[in-house]
Amino acid sequence: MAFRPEPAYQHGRKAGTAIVLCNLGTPDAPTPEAVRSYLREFLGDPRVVEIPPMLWKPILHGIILRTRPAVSAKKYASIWTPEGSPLLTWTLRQAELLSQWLQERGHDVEVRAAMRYGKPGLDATLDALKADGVQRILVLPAYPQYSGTTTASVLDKIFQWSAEVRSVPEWRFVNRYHDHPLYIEALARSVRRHWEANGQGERLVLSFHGVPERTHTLGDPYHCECRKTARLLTEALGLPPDRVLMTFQSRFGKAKWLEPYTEPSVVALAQQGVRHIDVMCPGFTSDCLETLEEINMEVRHAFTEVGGERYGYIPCLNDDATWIEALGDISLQHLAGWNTLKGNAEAARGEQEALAASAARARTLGATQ
Ligand SMILES: C=CC1=C(C)c2cc3[nH]c(cc4nc(cc5[nH]c(cc1n2)c(C)c5CCC(=O)O)C(CCC(=O)O)=C4C)c(C)c3C=C
Ligand SMILES: [Fe+2]
Ligand SMILES: [Fe+2]
Repeated sequence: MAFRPEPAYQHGRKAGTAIVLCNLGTPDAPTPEAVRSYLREFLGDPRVVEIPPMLWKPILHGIILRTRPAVSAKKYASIWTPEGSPLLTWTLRQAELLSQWLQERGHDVEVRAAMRYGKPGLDATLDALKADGVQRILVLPAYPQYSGTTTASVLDKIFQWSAEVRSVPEWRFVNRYHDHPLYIEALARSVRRHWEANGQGERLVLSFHGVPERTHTLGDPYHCECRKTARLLTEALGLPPDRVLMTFQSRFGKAKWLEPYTEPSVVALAQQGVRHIDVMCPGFTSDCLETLEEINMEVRHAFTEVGGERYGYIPCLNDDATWIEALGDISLQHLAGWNTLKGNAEAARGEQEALAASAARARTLGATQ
């Protein structure tokens, strides 16, 4: 095997540090062709669909890639903005804000947004960082809850890229932050903001992306991490547990996925006489097709069809200031020891102080965790 060509080792060159904020990915355009190419890469990943390739490939190429792109493209068209796909726009913005947050605190770290499927791809992003002399990379997936289907797939890609490189960067990985106090605080603040502006619903529905139930039985911690996020958020809001409903959305295919499913649960609430609900998707850190179309259009419609009157959609964290602070804090925790502070004399001490301050802040927010 040939290794990728790379710049020769340069004596004395400072080891640059970078963060790669990696999200799932999205098509280049809301057209059947672009969606087909995106779905081919996404659904061809054995982490995402765990059916043996001999069985899955004919179904994917013979049926799904012939029918689904046209249907999904229409849905994408309904949420597309002049800037493009919301998922990409928000992830790019988050990377920019995280970069500013770190710069303001004196940390010399490049921040790049990348996508696991589609563009800007991880391979191209890592090649560019390497060409810039970056030798230490923190990989920060945009998924608070770990799942083999998402988080591990980002890691696979990093390992595949590394396998073709001669001088492999030093890696650090954030596997999860489902219980990070600032992430929970950002969610709680955004719920309270919504209640202040629109009134409080009778129930708060927390809808997470689903995964096949089988993955839970086989050891994927995703379900448990969603439960913990939901519990901590319920506690942070001071809500009695019976006012909150945790559900799973976006089921794909015919297998049993994690239950309860979002849409039938919301329909059942309306049928029981609940007239006003608020719905939030805490597992999605950027608004995207699955939140803007499925939750804010399809599920809203299903609720109001059967007598529901008020359906409050609470947006994802997107560019929320507390969320950016959470990303900053998570980054600093994982960068510790890499000494990213500008100016060398005080760097190690400064880094320790920054960490101590962020730990103290986290403690005051999440004393019960
Ligand atoms: C077997 C299929 C799928 C699994 C498992 C799965 C897990 C999973 N996905 C997300 C986050 C997102 N998924 C998004 C879109 C999307 N997801 C699937 C299938 C599975 N997801 C498909 C086929 C699609 C594409 C749209 C469609 O055709 O229905 C998105 C939105 C992307 C966008 O462009 O806006 C996100 C985000 C998580 C977190 C997850 C497991 C925990
Ligand atoms: Fe998905
Ligand atoms: Fe569980």
